[in-house]
Amino acid sequence: MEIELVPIFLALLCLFIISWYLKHKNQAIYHWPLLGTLPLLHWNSNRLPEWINEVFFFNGHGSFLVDGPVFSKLRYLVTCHPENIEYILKTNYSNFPKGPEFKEIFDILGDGIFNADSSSWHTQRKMGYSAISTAEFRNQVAKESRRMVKDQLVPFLSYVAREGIIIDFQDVCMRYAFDSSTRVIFGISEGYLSIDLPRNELSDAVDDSHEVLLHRHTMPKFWWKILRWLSIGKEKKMSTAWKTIDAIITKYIIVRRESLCKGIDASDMLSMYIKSPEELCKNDIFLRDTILNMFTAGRDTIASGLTWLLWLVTKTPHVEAKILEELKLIAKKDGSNIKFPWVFDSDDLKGLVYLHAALNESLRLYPPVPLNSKGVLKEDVLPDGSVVKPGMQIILSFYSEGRMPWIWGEDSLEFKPERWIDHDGKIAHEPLSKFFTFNVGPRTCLGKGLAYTQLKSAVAAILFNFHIEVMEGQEIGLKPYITLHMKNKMLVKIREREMLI
Ligand code: HEM
Repeated sequence: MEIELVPIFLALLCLFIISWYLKHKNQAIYHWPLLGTLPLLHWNSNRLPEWINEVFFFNGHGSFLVDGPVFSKLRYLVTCHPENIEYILKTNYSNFPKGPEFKEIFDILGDGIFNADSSSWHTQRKMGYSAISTAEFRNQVAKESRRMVKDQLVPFLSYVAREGIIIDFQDVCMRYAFDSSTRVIFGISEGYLSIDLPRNELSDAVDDSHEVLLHRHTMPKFWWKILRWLSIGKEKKMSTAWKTIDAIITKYIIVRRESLCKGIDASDMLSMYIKSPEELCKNDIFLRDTILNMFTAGRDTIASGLTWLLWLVTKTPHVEAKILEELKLIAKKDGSNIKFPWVFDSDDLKGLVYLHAALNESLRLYPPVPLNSKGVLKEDVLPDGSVVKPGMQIILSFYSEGRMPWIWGEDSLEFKPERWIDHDGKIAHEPLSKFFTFNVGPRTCLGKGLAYTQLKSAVAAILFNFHIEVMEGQEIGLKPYITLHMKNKMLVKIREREMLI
């Protein structure tokens, strides 16, 4: 009798699961009995920004809950509501620290600024701001950006154009961003953007570590911690990458210290920190964490910003034409004869409204940091009525915030730089108030100015000197990664612009 009950029970269970699934399958988000939304989170772990975006489009609200199995403590509020984001990042930011969860996941960044809260963050923010805002450092960035474009980017693209080679432009942008960042942050040129497309140990190690960081977000904490403790699976990749990164950064610190000791002055960020009278800067672990945080902050964001902008511009010829018109005006401003290759001074690019608008528009649709996460100190009610409690994580989706029609209008998915320009031909104020790509509030991106300089220098030189043809039939999706990159290659053919030669 007992034996006959088992198949009946299993049949009923199957029936229950099937009917439960059929009832919910058309909902964008549903909570499984006992498992919560973990199955959904797991199935979509390779496409988090897109999945989150689909849920927002489907349910029409600015926030939703994600929870794991009862025992897992996994509980997220996901939001793209601009008032919530402003409240969390600015109005009541002290209630929403990065929190220990963030630091646990991003352990490779040590005690650097990204992982820091309260007094440690305060000290680092002040020091970072002091270094980045000096005229010495800003001049260095302008000089290095020009040099990078003139000596590496333009010669590389000229070679590709001459040889008629089809290349992956995302890879070119990655290489440009890597070399620009190592020049500005470490004062070292790695030659990663060169004709033979070399591999680079540091670049590979940072890529590997990011892949593991993303993976950690999609499973209960205890699970990835066991894998880390055993150093198996993806966590083995992390420990290898970590060792490589440490070895290379230690070498950079030694090289910089030695050359400064010999009286060879330099204005890269590492040198600025080493030269600082602050006691902390004598500590190599502090320097390692600080410099790795800055490098991580700059490399992938610049590569992402550049790739998406160029892709959008090449798909939208009237935008490309307007950018070229604007660039031609400054190239001709001294009555000079325009000849190939033409490299702009970054100071000249600062005042260009249309280029700036196109850049903002691209950063709105494809924010290099698509998701940001915050902890909760005290129970609070967000402006849209969502209740958040200690122990929860809040995920801010900048990716969705930049795409919702109820925030940006019915044309929210169109690439329209014009929406950033007001009646007087200046950058409009209104869109800026809902533009969170660089964060807002006390933790606004410290490298924003640097990012605009590096991006504009590269975009101006690329578009002015070369015509880019994107190969037909490519599937442009998002890569599962911490920053926003294309899933596949961006294959293009390049030729020098005839009209300018
Ligand atoms: C298009 C390029 C960039 C974008 C979209 C961007 C975006 C962001 C965002 C969203 C944050 C907040 C991250 C968080 O709270 O976890 C941030 C913080 C930061 N960014 Fe950027 N960033 C860019 C480029 C750079 C560059 C080139 C640097 C310079 C090295 C830089 C340095 C920093 C630093 C130091 C912070 C931490 C600020 C703090 O916590 O007080 N960023 N950035």
